[in-house]
Amino acid sequence: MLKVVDLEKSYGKKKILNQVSFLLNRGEVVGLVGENGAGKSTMLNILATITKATKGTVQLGDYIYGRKVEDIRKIVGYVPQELSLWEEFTVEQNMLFFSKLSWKKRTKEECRQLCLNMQLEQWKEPVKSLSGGMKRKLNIAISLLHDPMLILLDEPTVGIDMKSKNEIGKYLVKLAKEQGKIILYTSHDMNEITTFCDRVYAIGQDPFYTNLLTNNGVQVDRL
Ligand SMILES: Nc1ncnc2c1ncn2[C@@H]1O[C@H](COP(=O)(O)OP(=O)(O)OP(=O)(O)O)[C@@H](O)[C@H]1O
Repeated sequence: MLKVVDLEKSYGKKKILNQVSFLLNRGEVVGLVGENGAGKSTMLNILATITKATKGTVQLGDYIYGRKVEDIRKIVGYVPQELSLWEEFTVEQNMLFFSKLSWKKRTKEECRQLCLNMQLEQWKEPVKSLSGGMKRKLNIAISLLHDPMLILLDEPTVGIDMKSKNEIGKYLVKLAKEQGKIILYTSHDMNEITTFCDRVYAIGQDPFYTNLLTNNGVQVDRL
């Protein structure tokens, strides 16, 4: 369970998040939507322990944010908007490099299996030769190396074709349903959000997203 209570974040005098509270349960895929600059990445960065909240509390399982950050990082996976890959290295070399940085030890076969689970089969190919969709899949596979409980993805499907989008979306649902992961992800593609998310949080004052998704039968709560 991820419990966020009365979270606030300001940059200088500018308040980005104001008294945000919500609860995510294991096995859920939840969307986070809102216009550019609404605070989606800020929210994910706080949950990923990259940015500190100005006020409020966050609890993930038995861990309270703000105390031992290393304990939280062991159970949180974060996929940033930008690809963080070694372009000159092969898929295999990227997976093995990042697995060495992880606290959880993985065999080469397990690393490969994580890629295959994502329908990423180009194990021996350099990243620079992969399509955008394959790179996105590798970025996600790397975030799963330490088997996190909470997976945060910042626009994981931006700029990729519908087939890869569909494969990634289906895989996220499978991870949540079969392994009890908590998945929170942002996207500007409302079709994708409607297809893969159990429910959605809309951030910001503008009711545009709330109205659009509610009209499509999606459960939306405003933050
Ligand atoms: N380090 C920072 N210092 C000052 N302001 C910041 C900082 N990071 C973000 N902001 C501001 O906070 C607001 C929210 O930004 P954020 O990136 O969280 O929005 P977003 O909803 O993710 O937008 P997008 O859809 O464009 O990715 C923006 O006005 C942004 O300029």
